[in-house]
Amino acid sequence: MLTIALSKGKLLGQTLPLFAEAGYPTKDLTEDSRRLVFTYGDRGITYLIVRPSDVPAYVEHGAADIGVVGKDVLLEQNPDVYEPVDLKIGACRLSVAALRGQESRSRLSSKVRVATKYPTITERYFNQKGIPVEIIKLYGSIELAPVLGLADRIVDLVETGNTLKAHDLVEIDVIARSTARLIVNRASLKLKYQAVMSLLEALRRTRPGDGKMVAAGRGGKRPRSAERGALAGRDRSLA
Ligand SMILES: Nc1ncnc2c1ncn2[C@@H]1O[C@H](COP(=O)(O)OP(=O)(O)OP(=O)(O)O)[C@@H](O)[C@H]1O
Ligand SMILES: O=P(O)(O)OC[C@H]1O[C@H](OP(=O)(O)OP(=O)(O)O)[C@H](O)[C@@H]1O
Repeated sequence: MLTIALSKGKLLGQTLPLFAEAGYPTKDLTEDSRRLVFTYGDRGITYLIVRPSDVPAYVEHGAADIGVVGKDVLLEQNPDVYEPVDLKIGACRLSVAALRGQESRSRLSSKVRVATKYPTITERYFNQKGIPVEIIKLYGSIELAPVLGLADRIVDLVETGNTLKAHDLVEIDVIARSTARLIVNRASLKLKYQAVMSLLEALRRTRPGDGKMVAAGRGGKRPRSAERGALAGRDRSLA
């Protein structure tokens, strides 16, 4: 049985058609269902519907073999998992923004107050620029913070830019670009090799041009040689 943690919310509606196209069951699994576990016993598949930011924990700790999660979340959490497929859905960027007219740093006191859901990425970004920063961790509606004077800057996801525009905010810099990724538990790759590889290959066929098996977390720790060898024939990027 393969257990797959899917991100609920924005990504779920784009993930389900990909799995269906790859030949995996999705019957009765809809975005508005209140059920959190969907088991297709005859196909050996169980889906868990979890918060996007919880997907890496499920996969890293083996509660799920596989997960679907945004690169933004992986960059923030740096989990110790494989990240073999870019699903190319949920495209957005992680950007720094400020109120229009307040883009210049000379208007700010020495420490920049930044509201974000991404404290680790944000701290690293400002540290690398040598700018003292105070992080204000929020869990949503980040664009409100500068409007209310809670922060000088935000670091948040931007897709169309409509949310920024609606709050008179302007994008100052792009920190990273994000799409949804398939992640794989390290032990599951060995113990459920055939089932994992069948899913990866089926999803890759729906995403022409993709196919890197890279370690997502822990500073890019490389797979052990046995895992590398097992995958190298199919995935040269690992060799
Ligand atoms: N506006 C957007 N356009 C495209 N993709 C987005 C957008 N906002 C978020 N995403 C992608 O979808 C993922 C899930 O976003 P969503 O807004 O559904 O959940 P969330 O509220 O961020 O999750 P959590 O409850 O864990 O904080 C993000 O991590 C990102 O990869
Ligand atoms: O550039 P846009 O197309 O306007 O999209 C960007 C918005 O989408 C996400 O918010 P979400 O809807 O996930 O709400 P949240 O504030 O709860 O994170 C993100 O945090 C931005 O607010």
